[in-house]
Amino acid sequence: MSFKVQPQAPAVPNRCQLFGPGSRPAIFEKMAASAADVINLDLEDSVSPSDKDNARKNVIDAINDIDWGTKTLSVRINGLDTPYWYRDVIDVLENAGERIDRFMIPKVGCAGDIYAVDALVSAVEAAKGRTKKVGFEVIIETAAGLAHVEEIAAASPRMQAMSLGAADYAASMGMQTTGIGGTQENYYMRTPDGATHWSDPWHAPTVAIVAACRTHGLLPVDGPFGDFSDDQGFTAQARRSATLGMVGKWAIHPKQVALSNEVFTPSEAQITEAREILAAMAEAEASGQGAAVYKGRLVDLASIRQAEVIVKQSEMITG
Ligand SMILES: CC(C)(COP(=O)(O)OP(=O)(O)OC[C@H]1O[C@@H](n2cnc3c(N)ncnc32)[C@H](O)[C@@H]1OP(=O)(O)O)[C@@H](O)C(=O)NCCC(=O)NCCSC(=O)C[C@H](O)C(=O)O
Ligand SMILES: [Mg+2]
Repeated sequence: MSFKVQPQAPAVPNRCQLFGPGSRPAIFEKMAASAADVINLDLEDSVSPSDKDNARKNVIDAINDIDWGTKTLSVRINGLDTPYWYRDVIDVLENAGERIDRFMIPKVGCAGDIYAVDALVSAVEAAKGRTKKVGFEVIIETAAGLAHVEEIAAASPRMQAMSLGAADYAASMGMQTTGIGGTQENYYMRTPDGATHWSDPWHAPTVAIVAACRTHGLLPVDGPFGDFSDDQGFTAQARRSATLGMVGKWAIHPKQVALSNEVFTPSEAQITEAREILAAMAEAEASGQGAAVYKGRLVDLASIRQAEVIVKQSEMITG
């Protein structure tokens, strides 16, 4: 371990982030009643330019009037290359109560983007005497975002989470696909015996995001899976993300919430195995050993840290 100890990510459940357009207030109560840990009210790409002002008003009313329970409540503002974002920040912070937990900043390209939003948010919070500091979550969904992912993760103490936005990422990288997440039909290997083996085009940004987040104590989150008729595809993508260290995934339709919660909640079998490994290592350590055999395989001090990840995840979710 480095002399610099790895910081802990915020200890809040983040297994599923359910999105809804700010221009569609009829679904807000349904979002509040869902099993998602995080709600993202969107002012950005699911809202047409002519509807931006109305959507902002809807979102402010929803923050003030709806009972969001214990959910993390986040508002996705517009990108910094638009004329909308500053008004998103100012109107929400001047008119919505303290229930809002986070702003989500899309298409972040460098630490300076976070600095700019932080400066504006800090000024409005001070002017309005707001006592709760709003946190930030960002979307890595451009070539620049990926190139600067680590400086973005370190950009502000407000930073809490980082998501991969597969659609804009694909567009920015010039990827030859219109799919949003999941298997892409032309991204495959041919094995020597002529079989086709699909690879994961989202692997590289996923690992980069997880590394940046773990280095700076943020929550790494997998973004949208566009084909909401494909439950198995969603689950496969979510399992790959969970295996690589992400803590949750977006839902762009309510039917994806249960799928995401299931993948990102450690199963009984995983928890039992983790506890058994901890017990085996406690026994080994008591007899002066640093390694042991568990079900025919090596476990050592690193296995304790791996098992603790699963036990802590489950304890955080069950409270
Ligand atoms: C995708 C949708 C437009 C589908 O809406 P709809 O046609 O109404 O779906 P259904 O008829 O199947 O709805 C069934 C019931 O569920 C309710 N509903 C629908 N959507 C939601 C929701 N988001 N939250 C809660 N409840 C919802 C319907 O009202 C129906 O209820 P009932 O009649 O009582 O049975 C729609 O789901 C939608 O708008 N989704 C969110 C889109 C969004 O926010 N997109 C932005 C995030 S993704 C993105 O931006 C890309 C990213 O940045 C990147 O670059 O990768
Ligand atoms: Mg996007």
